[in-house]
Order: sequence, then structure tokens, then C-alpha cells
Amino acid sequence: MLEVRNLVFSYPDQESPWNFHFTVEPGQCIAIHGASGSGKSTLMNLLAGFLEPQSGDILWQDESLRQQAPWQRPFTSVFQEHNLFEHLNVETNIGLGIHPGLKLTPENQQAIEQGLDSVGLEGFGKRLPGDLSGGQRQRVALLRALLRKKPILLLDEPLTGLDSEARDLLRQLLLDEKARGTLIVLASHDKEDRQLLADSVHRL
Ligand SMILES: Nc1ncnc2c1ncn2[C@@H]1O[C@H](COP(=O)(O)OP(=O)(O)OP(=O)(O)O)[C@@H](O)[C@H]1O
Repeated sequence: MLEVRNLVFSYPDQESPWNFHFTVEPGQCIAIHGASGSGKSTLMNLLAGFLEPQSGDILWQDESLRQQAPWQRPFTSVFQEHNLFEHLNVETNIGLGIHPGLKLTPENQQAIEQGLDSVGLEGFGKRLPGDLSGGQRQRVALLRALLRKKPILLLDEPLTGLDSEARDLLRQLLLDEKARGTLIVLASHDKEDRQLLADSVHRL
């Protein structure tokens, strides 16, 4: 279980701090719902370890993550910026997610190829991110996150701006991922995404 226990955080000069508190089981999706500026991305950054809370704790399988660096935590994330390396092709960007030293096995290579097919990007492996559309970059970032095989996916508006075909494809991919036991924390403005994917909603 993922337990976010009274996680208190405020930016300097902020009047009232956030206090995030919820639990989620493996294989379930919690949607983080709130107006623009309500703190969804802030919560994602606290979970991922990019921001330090003032108090409270994050527990995964009863173990505190507070002292763990971002790379040690059980999360993989797709944030709005996508963070693709512009000078490296799609395959290499995804490969770096699987193995930071790019020591990829033939099985890894095959998973990348099959993964590109599954997100509708067959044959795009050798392209540079600059030669992709926004929606295609988004799919590469999501595939990279999925292939890292971490137990928890942090998704900040992962399907925004995609056409309906790509959206349906990725929604199904996320449902499959849940069925495999992956826990998903999803920040989304989209009501349909929340209805389709989420088992619970945390309102900010
Ligand atoms: N580094 C920062 N320093 C001070 N205030 C910040 C900082 N980053 C974000 N904020 C403020 O914190 C609030 C929450 O921001 P956050 O990005 O978490 O909201 P959000 O719910 O993800 O919004 P959106 O839906 O528009 O992406 C906003 O009022 C924002 O201006």
C-alpha cells in the first residue's frame, strides 16, 4: 500500500500549507483532482522526492520513503515537460529509462520495439524528439516510464492534447498496467480519464 500521511508542505510566503493525506492499494488508480494551481504538480514532486515536505511521511509497503533519493523511490513519472533528451533518438531515450548505462539485453530491445508498436509509434525509434509532434513525444515519455517497471506510476496530465485515437490507445495501456498490479497516481483535468481509470479521487 502507498500511504501519504499528513504530508505538510508550503512554498515560502504561502499562507496556508497543504496537508496531503490518502492511501492507495497496488493495482488501483487514485485521481488527484483540483483547479489549476491547487497543488497537483506540487504533490507529484513531493512524492517523487523533488520537493522536501515540512512534515509527514510517505510509506510504501510500510516503509518510509522520506530519506530516499528520487532514484531510489518506487516511482516512475511522466510530468508535463516530458524531459526527453533532444540529441538522442527515441530508442535511446527509452533505453536510458530501462538502464541508465544503456546496457540493454536483446529482450530490452525487443520490449522497446514492441512498446513503440503498442503506443502507435512503429518505426519511430531512430527519430530525434525534435522531429516528433507533441502527442508523439508524450507517448514516448509514457512508454519510457512503463518500461522502467516500477510499482508506482506518477502521471501529471498524461493524455492532455492527444487525439482521440492516441488517447484510447493509452487509456487501454494504463488499464492493462493497473491489471498487472501497477499503482497509478493520476493528476488529470479530464473527467472521462478519471471516470475510466480512477478507483478513488483525492480532491484538493
Ligand atoms: N516554486 C514555486 N514557488 C512558489 N510557488 C509555487 C512554486 N511552484 C508552484 N507554486 C504555486 O503553488 C500553487 C500550486 O502549483 P501547482 O503547479 O502544484 O498546481 P497544479 O494544481 O498542478 O496546477 P495546474 O493544474 O495548472 O498544472 C500555485 O499557486 C503556484 O503558483
